[in-house]
Amino acid sequence: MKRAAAEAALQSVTHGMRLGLGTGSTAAHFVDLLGARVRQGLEVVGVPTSERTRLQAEGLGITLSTLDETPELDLTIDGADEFDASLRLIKGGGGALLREKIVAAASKRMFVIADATKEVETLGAFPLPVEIDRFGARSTRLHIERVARGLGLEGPITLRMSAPDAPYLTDGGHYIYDCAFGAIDAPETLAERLRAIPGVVDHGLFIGLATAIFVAGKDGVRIVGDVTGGAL
Ligand SMILES: O=C(CO)[C@H](O)[C@H](O)COP(=O)(O)O
Repeated sequence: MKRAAAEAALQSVTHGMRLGLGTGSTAAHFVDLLGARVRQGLEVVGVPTSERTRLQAEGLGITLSTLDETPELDLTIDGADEFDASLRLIKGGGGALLREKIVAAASKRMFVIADATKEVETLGAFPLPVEIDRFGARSTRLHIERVARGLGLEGPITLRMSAPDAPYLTDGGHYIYDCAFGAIDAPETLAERLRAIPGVVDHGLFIGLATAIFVAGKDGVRIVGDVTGGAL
């Protein structure tokens, strides 16, 4: 299903496009399929959202750039951990949320590719990843707890680990707290308040960024949103 969603989104990619390349297993299908089209002669420039994606795309011969060289993109295609009917997302399960958000925000359009299991009525079943500076991590955690409590949210906040004694480090060298708050009734307010905490670099709530979601189910791929609309 992930591949079917990726295939459907690929139909919108045209010659000369500047593309943001997402991270995760669904995005990896897209990059793989894009690589095959590039081998057939399609010319595009890709800006990867993680080192993982950069290595994959490089290996497939996709021409790559950076946001410094190519600061505006036509389209970003990425996966998500959860999405709702208003095209709000939780991302960061793969640890790339900061670069993913920067790249999506630099794009005229963002297409999300996902299987139908990612669709929720209310965001929050998937623990919300919050990327934080390593300095003062415990203090930042207390601050996150206070912000959450203020919105009636509670639940375990877990430092993501890559080994039993080694915290996971993002490509930017930050930690991630996975916040299992449960249903988030006011994602916009939570997003704003989390961003206001000095130690918080960013969080996995993507609001107002996705323009269309390609949802693959057993009956095919359905599109939520608008494939032609652009934010920039
Ligand atoms: O946000 C992400 C990475 O930071 C991914 O898009 C998200 O975790 C979905 O991954 P997958 O396609 O493997 O289910």
